[in-house]
Amino acid sequence: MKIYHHIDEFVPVKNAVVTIGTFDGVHIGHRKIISRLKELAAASGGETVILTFFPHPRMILHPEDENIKLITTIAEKASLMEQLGVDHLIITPFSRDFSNQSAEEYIRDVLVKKIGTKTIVIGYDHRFGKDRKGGLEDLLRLAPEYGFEVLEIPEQDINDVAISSTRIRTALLDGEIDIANECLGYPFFITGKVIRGDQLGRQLGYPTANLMLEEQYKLIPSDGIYAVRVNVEGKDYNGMAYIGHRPTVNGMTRNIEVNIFDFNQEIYNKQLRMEFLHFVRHDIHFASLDELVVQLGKDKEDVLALLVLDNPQFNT
Ligand SMILES: Cc1cc2nc3c(=O)[nH]c(=O)nc-3n(C[C@H](O)[C@H](O)[C@H](O)COP(=O)(O)O)c2cc1C
Ligand SMILES: Nc1ncnc2c1ncn2[C@@H]1O[C@H](COP(=O)(O)OP(=O)(O)O)[C@@H](O)[C@H]1O
Repeated sequence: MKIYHHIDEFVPVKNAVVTIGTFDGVHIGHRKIISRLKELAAASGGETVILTFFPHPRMILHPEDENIKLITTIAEKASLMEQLGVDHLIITPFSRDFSNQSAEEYIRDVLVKKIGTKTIVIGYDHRFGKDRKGGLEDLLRLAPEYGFEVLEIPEQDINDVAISSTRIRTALLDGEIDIANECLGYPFFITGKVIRGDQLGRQLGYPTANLMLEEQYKLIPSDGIYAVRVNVEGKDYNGMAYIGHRPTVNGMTRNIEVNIFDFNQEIYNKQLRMEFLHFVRHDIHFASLDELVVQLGKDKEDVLALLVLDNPQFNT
């Protein structure tokens, strides 16, 4: 997959089959649209193109705005689309100039001239151009003149897409990982760098790699303990993760930590990818570290039991 960080970098391709959208999470609804795109491209000997906007204007105007939380970072989105076999991903900033184009200019200059659109797959409610005045009706009106075809994504499918994104965000914030994963079609994951903590974990017998996320707009699931799968330097491990303020030790920051099973390596500054499989329990304020350690032993048993349920062949 080729990635372009501005629409101007794109060189028109043969029979471009195009769709436009945010695609946050690249969930099952998005996957359906992407497979449709691929079928159309295959049938016409064309290439699939996704146009997405990043950063969102709200992110530029209010970088401190804590409310913008996305299921996937732009890098994660690109990697998921690549796995799905998308040919071209254009990530263009949602600038003032861009949003000030009239609907007709947008169709002519962006879709036709810059992308070379032959087929556009678009939701019934998609708006574009200055004051969001453009829509499906403009695409249909100008299609014969510019020689492209318009395929409308049915209302039901668009609603499914919107419902899924909201549902996934809510589920993650409620610790309902199973629901989020079902809507995503793959396990929710985060990526980050291992940073130093208080070095207390190893003394408790449970070293925990502390993660620093790359992007502050990434949605972090609710506080609690999770069964996870961790990828370090290309290898997968099981583990138990913790998200919270560590009330037992009066922690000040919201930590994301993971104790990796059957693992004993120093991995400070390494990149780690963590998939969330199940929610295990809520955060607890223990009266002593001894009680926390007893609970950590139980957590490990609970996580291993969940992994056996997922995969009866799993050998603890
Ligand atoms: C599976 C798991 C469950 C945890 N549960 C709790 C908890 O319920 N309450 C709490 O205060 N801290 C909890 N912690 C966090 C520990 O307090 C933390 O790992 C310990 O303070 C070590 O921190 P360090 O990595 O900064 O050295 C948990 C950690 C793990 C890995
Ligand atoms: N099984 C393991 N799980 C997680 N981290 C481990 C493990 N074994 C060794 N480590 C290393 O130990 C560090 C965690 O130990 P810990 O005492 O909790 O220190 P810190 O407070 O700096 O995270 C990790 O960052 C990693 O480099």
